[in-house]
Amino acid sequence: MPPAIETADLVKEYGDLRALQELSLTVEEGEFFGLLGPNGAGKTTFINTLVGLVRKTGGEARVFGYDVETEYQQARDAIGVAPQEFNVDRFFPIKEVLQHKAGYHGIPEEEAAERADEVLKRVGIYDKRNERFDWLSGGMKRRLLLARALVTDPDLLILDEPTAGVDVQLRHDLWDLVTELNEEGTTILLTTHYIEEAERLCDRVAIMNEGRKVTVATPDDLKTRGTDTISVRLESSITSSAAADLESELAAYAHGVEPSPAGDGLDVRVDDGGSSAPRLLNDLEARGYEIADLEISRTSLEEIFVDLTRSEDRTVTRSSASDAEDAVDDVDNENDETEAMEADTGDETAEPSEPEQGGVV
Ligand SMILES: Nc1ncnc2c1ncn2[C@@H]1O[C@H](COP(=O)(O)OP(=O)(O)OP(=O)(O)O)[C@@H](O)[C@H]1O
Repeated sequence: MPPAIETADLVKEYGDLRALQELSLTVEEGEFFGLLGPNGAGKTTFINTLVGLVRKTGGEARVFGYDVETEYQQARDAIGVAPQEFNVDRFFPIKEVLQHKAGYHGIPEEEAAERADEVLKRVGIYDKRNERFDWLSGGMKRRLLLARALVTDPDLLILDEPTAGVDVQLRHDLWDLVTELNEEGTTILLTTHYIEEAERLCDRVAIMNEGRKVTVATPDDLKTRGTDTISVRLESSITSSAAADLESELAAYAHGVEPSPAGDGLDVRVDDGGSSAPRLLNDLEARGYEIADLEISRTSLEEIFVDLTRSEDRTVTRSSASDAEDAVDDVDNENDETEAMEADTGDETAEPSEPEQGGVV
C-alpha cells in the first residue's frame, strides 16, 4: 500500500511569497500525524494542495499513490477534510448539506441519507439535523465540519485546527472521536496550535516553519531535544561572579550556570538532568557549597517548538524579465484559487470544477 500522503520537493509560490519550500513529507497509512507550525507556516497551503484547492508551483504530491492533480478525483475521494474556516452552505438543513456532499462523491441518494444520519449521530448533533448551519452554536458548527468530512467514509481525514476556540468538553469529545477513528484504521493529518493536543494524539509530528519542514519526530523524541534545568537551592547565597566561575569549571556537562532569581541558589542547564544531578552535587560539595534542595525541570515541548521555529526570509528572488512574467501568471493563478475557495465557501452543490480551476472540498 502506498503512503497516505507523499510529497517530494513540493513548492507553492503566491506571487513573491514561497508558502511551501521544497517540502518532502511522508505520512504512512494508519498514522495519526500532526502538522505544527506558527501562523503562516504553510500548513493550510499544504492541505489545500492535497485537496486540489491550491495548484502547486513545483514538486509532487500523492494521496494513497494518486497524483493530486493528474489523478485528482481518486485522490480527492480518499480524503475527508474539516477545514479551519466554516465553509458550509448556510441555507440548507445540515442533513441535506451532508447528503449533497456524499452525492458529490458519487454516493447514491438512499445511502447518502443513511450515512448523513450515521455521522450526525456520531458527532452528537443528530437532533439538529433539520436545522440550518447558521442556527448552530460554534461548537456544533465544528462538529458539523467533522461530520461532513466523515460522510464519505474517507481513508484520510484531514483536520485543520479542529479544536480552535472550542470549549474543554468538546475538545475532549473530538479527541475521543478522532482517536477512535484512527484506531479503526483512518489515517489522520491534524494541524494544531495546541502542542498538548499534538503530544496527546499524534504518533509523529512534523514541525513546519516558513514553508519548510524543520523536523519530523515522535513527540517523545522531540522532548529529548531540549535541555533540562537543575535548580539547586543552597544554604548560603551566591554571587553572579561565583556563578560565572562555576560555569567555566562545570563546562564539561553544564551549558549554563546562573544564580536563581531569588539569589539563594543556581539554575544549571544540562542535557539530561537525571544523569547529571549526582555529578553536579559532588562538584558543588567539593567546592564547599551546602545543598538545601534540588529540582529538575524538563524543557517543555512548547519551548522546543518555539526554539525550532525562528523566522527567516522566504521571499522569492526574481532576477529576469521572464521571471517577472511568471509572477504575473502566478497572480492569475491566485485569482483562480481565490475563486475556487470562494465557491467552496458557498454552495457545495455547485458543479465541481476541474482541479486546474480549483477543486471543491
Ligand atoms: N491565496 C493566497 N494568496 C497569497 N498568499 C497566501 C494565500 N494563501 C496563503 N498565503 C500566504 O502563505 C503563507 C502560508 O499561509 P497558510 O495559511 O498556509 O499558513 P498556516 O500555517 O496555515 O497559518 P495559520 O496557522 O495562521 O492558519 C502565509 O504567509 C499566507 O499569508
